[in-house]
Amino acid sequence: MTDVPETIRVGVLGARGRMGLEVCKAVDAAEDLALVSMIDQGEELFQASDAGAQVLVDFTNPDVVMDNLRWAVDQGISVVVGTSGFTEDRLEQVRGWLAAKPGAGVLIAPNFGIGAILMMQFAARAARYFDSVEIIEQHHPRKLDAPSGTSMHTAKVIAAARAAAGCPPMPDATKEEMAGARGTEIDGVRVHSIRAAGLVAHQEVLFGTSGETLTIRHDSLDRSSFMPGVLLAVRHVLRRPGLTIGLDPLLED
Ligand SMILES: NC(=O)C1=CN([C@@H]2O[C@H](COP(=O)(O)OP(=O)(O)OC[C@H]3O[C@@H](n4cnc5c(N)ncnc54)[C@H](OP(=O)(O)O)[C@@H]3O)[C@@H](O)[C@H]2O)C=CC1
Ligand SMILES: O=C(O)C1=N[C@H](C(=O)O)C[C@H](O)C1
Repeated sequence: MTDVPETIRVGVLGARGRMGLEVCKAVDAAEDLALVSMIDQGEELFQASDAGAQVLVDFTNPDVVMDNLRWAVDQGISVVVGTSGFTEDRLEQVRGWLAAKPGAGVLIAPNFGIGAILMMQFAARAARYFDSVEIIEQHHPRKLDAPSGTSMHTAKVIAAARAAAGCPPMPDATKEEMAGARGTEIDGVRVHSIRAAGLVAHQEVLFGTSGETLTIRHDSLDRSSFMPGVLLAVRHVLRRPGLTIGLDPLLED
């Protein structure tokens, strides 16, 4: 484990993006963090190691994040990753890289919003008590991927909770007359993706059983909602070698 310095030197990848700009502002404003490197498309990653970054924060896009991560782990630099697109295959690759660099830590969180984390925990808790559950995620139209990383993670934790409780398959007699009408399916849970101007990041988990429904909804109305979680991760990642998924273990510390 790396000793945690009094001031953590932080680099931001995707620094001119919507999230990157917000992260730079938040890091800059934190007394115990120093913003030493800001890298965006077309700029060289080695600037971050030259600047002595101890933690990198990646908010880029699913096409480039794996190269960034590989480079950082090779350098022994810890990384906090918010970028979406992490399948089980990708996580396995990251575990492989980390095995060769035991000091480095990588924390990948599908969502840094505290409310979003609670929404996923509440959904996992409710899962076993309802016959049906579907997820509706809603985002701004400049989002590059669908379904969202948050909805994929939510579907997985719900599916795991249902499997652990021995829930039967969900009732659904519908024949899909047009492809996509019933959304996509992740571990047996339907996910519907909406993209509309004016939205930021929102998700509903809709449960149904005989005579009642339960809707668990989270709204990020502004990207500042993600910053307390990002800063928490930056402060913890040097103490957590290996791969950490989500902020849940940090909130329990
Ligand atoms: N985990 C969480 O809580 C959250 C996760 N996200 C995720 O974070 C990611 C970024 O979202 P958002 O900020 O809205 O996206 P943006 O497109 O606004 O920002 C991404 C930035 O990364 C830049 N970029 C592209 N390639 C590279 C590269 N190789 N090295 C460095 N920078 C690069 C882009 O440049 P260019 O535009 O020129 O390509 C852009 O400036 C998405 O995957 C999103 O889903 C978003 C919000 C919260
Ligand atoms: O692109 C976004 O904006 C967001 N992406 C993440 C995701 O894919 O879940 C997190 C949050 O929903 C905002």
